[in-house]
Amino acid sequence: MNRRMGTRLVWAVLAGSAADLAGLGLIAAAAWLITRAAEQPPLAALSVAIVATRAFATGKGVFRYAERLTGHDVALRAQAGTRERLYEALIPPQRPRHGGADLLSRMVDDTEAVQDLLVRCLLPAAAAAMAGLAAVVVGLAILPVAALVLVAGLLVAGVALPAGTAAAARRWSARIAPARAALASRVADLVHGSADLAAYGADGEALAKALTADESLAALERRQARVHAAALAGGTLVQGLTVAGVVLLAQGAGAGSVGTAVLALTSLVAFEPVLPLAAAGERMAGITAALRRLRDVRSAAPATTEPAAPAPRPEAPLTIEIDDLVVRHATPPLTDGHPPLEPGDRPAPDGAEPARGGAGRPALDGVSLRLTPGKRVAIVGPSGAGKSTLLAALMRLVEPESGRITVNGVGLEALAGDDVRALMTGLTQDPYIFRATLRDNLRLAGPGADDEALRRAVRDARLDGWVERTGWDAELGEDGRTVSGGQLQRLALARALLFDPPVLLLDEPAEALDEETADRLMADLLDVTRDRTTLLVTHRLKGLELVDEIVVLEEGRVVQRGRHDELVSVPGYYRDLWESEVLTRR
Ligand SMILES: Nc1ncnc2c1ncn2[C@@H]1O[C@H](COP(=O)(O)OP(=O)(O)OP(=O)(O)O)[C@@H](O)[C@H]1O
Repeated sequence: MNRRMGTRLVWAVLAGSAADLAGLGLIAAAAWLITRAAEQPPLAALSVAIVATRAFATGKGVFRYAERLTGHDVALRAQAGTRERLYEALIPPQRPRHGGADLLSRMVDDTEAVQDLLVRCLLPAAAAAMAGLAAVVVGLAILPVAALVLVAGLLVAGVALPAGTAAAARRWSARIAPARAALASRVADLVHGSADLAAYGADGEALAKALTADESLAALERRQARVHAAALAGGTLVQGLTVAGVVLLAQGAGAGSVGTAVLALTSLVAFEPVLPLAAAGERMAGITAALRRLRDVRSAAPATTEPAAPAPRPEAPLTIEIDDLVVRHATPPLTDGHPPLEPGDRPAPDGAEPARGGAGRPALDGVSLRLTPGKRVAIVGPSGAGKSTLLAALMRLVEPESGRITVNGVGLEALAGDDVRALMTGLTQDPYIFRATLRDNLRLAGPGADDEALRRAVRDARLDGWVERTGWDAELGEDGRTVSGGQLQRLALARALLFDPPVLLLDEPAEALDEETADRLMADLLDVTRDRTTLLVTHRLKGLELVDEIVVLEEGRVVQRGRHDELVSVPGYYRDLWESEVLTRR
């Protein structure tokens, strides 16, 4: 927290305390006024109390307003700062420890905990302490022994009770947070996977699982509510006992009707800001768990280390040298922070990393490759061979264990990650279409691109016909659900072409398309990438006679390399794949 935030916080505490003190003063002055007035003194003897009552009444409202204003201002700023730091922590490519709904719940719910920490816990606690102290001072002035009883009552209600509720709630909160995350995941599955669930008739089961998750969350929350109600009742009981004790002591010590009334009402009011602390203690348990989860996201180690003083970005034309590259993934891929899908399953305990195996064989094991300006290289190989890992290493999303990648002789590790991705990027395996207009979806890759550049990109991606029909300002649904698979890939290709990196990386552009669409896309793609430095990962071999080199990867190693004609003339993975492709086309 910076100094300005600290100052704002102090103002909020002062305003809150002043409001509570004004409330206390109001009751003390009013009690004195009423009891003294009953003795029918001359009016002049009451005038100070009358003015004080009015001043305290007005002051209370004004200070409360100021407290709400400054308190919420500081809390919202703190929350915004936390979100900002969380975004910043997510920007460098990370090992995927959290994703999807789980991350969303951390972004939204957990950052709200920061707001609650200030508004519901710290500020009320500080103001309650000030008001309690003032009430004790009043008590000491009238009857010290009554003040001692008040201190004891306030400590029980303001310290012991909140500590108890915090401990009780911590137990529930450790179960409620994962239950909430589990429900969020189930709901996200229902919403995003509705088409697949309906297609396989699994919607009923998925709905039942979501309802079970909902019920277990509701059950936990009901139990927490019972703790809450018991804590509130306990606080009120302590308040009543303390006031009764103070009155008895005052009467026993002969404090007089005015003194007794002032003592009784001051004690009663001193509890007003203290009683909500039991609920605050309870909330505190949830807040500490949320803050721990946020710290967990922020402390996730980035997958690569940025150089302290990055080398200048090399200028195109670029020659890329990959030399004996070994990449081992540190953590096996995590899907979505989902709990297991079996019935009766349990989400992982709060913050715990599900165990999913250890670092096994390297994903890339001694790969070498030279990409000169204008050269097109295709990477083929079975699933899991390391093709996407190679692209990830080129984009500096993973750190090599050994070996090196250089760009015009400069090691990738010496360059800023953003610079590397400005030089080498393109079509990812799973391109994302945003819920925005077609134009804005393209402009992501070129915010300053003029209409001519946009038109050129869609023309090169052979998407101009569709764009003309749809219109530049057509809203595309989230994740491109309003476009076909082929259109989605072409849109992503147009985006990559608009960005126009010196080295174009294309990860399985024709994946998941029907044969005809895939063939057309590959043909267009090979046409548009002519004379562009391109690395193309593909499972389809048709058209690869046009590329300069084909590298066959298997289990992270280069097992074959050469041109199409050379590779089909020798036995091996490539020829087998080619023959099966030719057979299926017949
Ligand atoms: N983030 C990750 N964490 C841990 N292991 C990973 C990660 N990404 C990939 N792997 C593993 O590394 C190996 C190579 O994966 P990669 O995705 O590079 O293969 P691929 O050839 O692109 O496969 P596909 O054709 O199915 O996309 C696989 O064994 C895979 O399980």
